[in-house]
Amino acid sequence: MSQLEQLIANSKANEDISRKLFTIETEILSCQSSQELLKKLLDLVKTSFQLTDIFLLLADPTPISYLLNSKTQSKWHQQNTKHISVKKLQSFHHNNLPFLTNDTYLVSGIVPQHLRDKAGSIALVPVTLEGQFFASLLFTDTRADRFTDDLGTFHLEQLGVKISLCLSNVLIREQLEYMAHYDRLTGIANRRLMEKCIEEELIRQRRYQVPFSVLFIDCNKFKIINDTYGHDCGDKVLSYVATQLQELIRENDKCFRYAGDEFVVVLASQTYQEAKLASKRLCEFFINNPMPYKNEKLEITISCGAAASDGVLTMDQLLKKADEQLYLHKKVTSRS
Ligand SMILES: Nc1nc2c(ncn2[C@@H]2O[C@H](COP(=O)(O)OP(=O)(O)OP(=O)(O)O)[C@@H](O)[C@H]2O)c(=O)[nH]1
Repeated sequence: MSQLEQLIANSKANEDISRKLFTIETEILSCQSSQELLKKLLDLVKTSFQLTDIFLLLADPTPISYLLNSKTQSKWHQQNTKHISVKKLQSFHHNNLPFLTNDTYLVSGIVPQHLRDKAGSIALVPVTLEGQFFASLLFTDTRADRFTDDLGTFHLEQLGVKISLCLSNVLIREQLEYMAHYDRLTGIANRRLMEKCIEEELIRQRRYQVPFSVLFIDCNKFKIINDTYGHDCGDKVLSYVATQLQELIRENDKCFRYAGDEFVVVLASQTYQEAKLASKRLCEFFINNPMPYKNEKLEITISCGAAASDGVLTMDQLLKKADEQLYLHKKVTSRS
């Protein structure tokens, strides 16, 4: 091939890659969620560039780990992503550049075995979010001469930048959504989502006569914990209570942070008697399981009031009823 023919061939190959990148960018720009974007991205890149495998190595922790944590439980995430310490992953990207090698032993600490077994060469493309390292997109090919360390990385860098921009867009939206509906300290849903949930339960009950109940929960003498051990410890207690409540309730039930040290649990399909039993179970759990704190075990107790919806009470009336029960419970427990 003459030099000119070689130049023309190179230019055609570049144009072909640019076109593919443009198509990928256009497709992922329309995605409404980060989950949808990542799924689509991996599928498109794999087929467009005929890769043997594609995988996402997520740096951990990152400033947006809290946003992804609930999603990374999904089956898709388990099959297509892996969390790697941010330091370890970033060490492959000097100056934030892609890393290419056909010595797959070099990546044995981060690339899953089943991918390494088939790979002759691999490429790692860094993805950043607002300047912060977030993940590495992993490409593999059975051929050892596909991704070699002497290859130019311009197109891979471009791909990384395009992904970063598209991902930033959806993540900003998801961050706003998260802030509007979730409590940053405990990670559980806030009062706004609680109202939405109770409204939905009320509609279901009125239409299909399905019962439901609510529990109003308050930490006992929480102010003393703050005053004795400090606000940071108080925050830990609130996170502990929220996490335990979530673990203790059934899959269909939902837990919300109502305000300060108050929580509400919505018990789907449960009658008053069942709600009372649930309330007893929750209170007993905290009595029997003090929170480990430094070298101590902090005694944490909760008071709980239950109320069942009869389809007639409004949400405010239902919550008020549960709050009154809580008040009665608190009076009894503070005496004993
Ligand atoms: N650490 C921490 N404290 C909070 C937070 N939100 C509210 N509080 C504190 O929670 C305390 C609640 O006090 P109270 O309503 O008197 O509750 P209590 O001390 O548990 O009293 P009883 O309910 O009567 O047992 C207040 O001191 C608030 O400042 C928070 O996010 N973190």
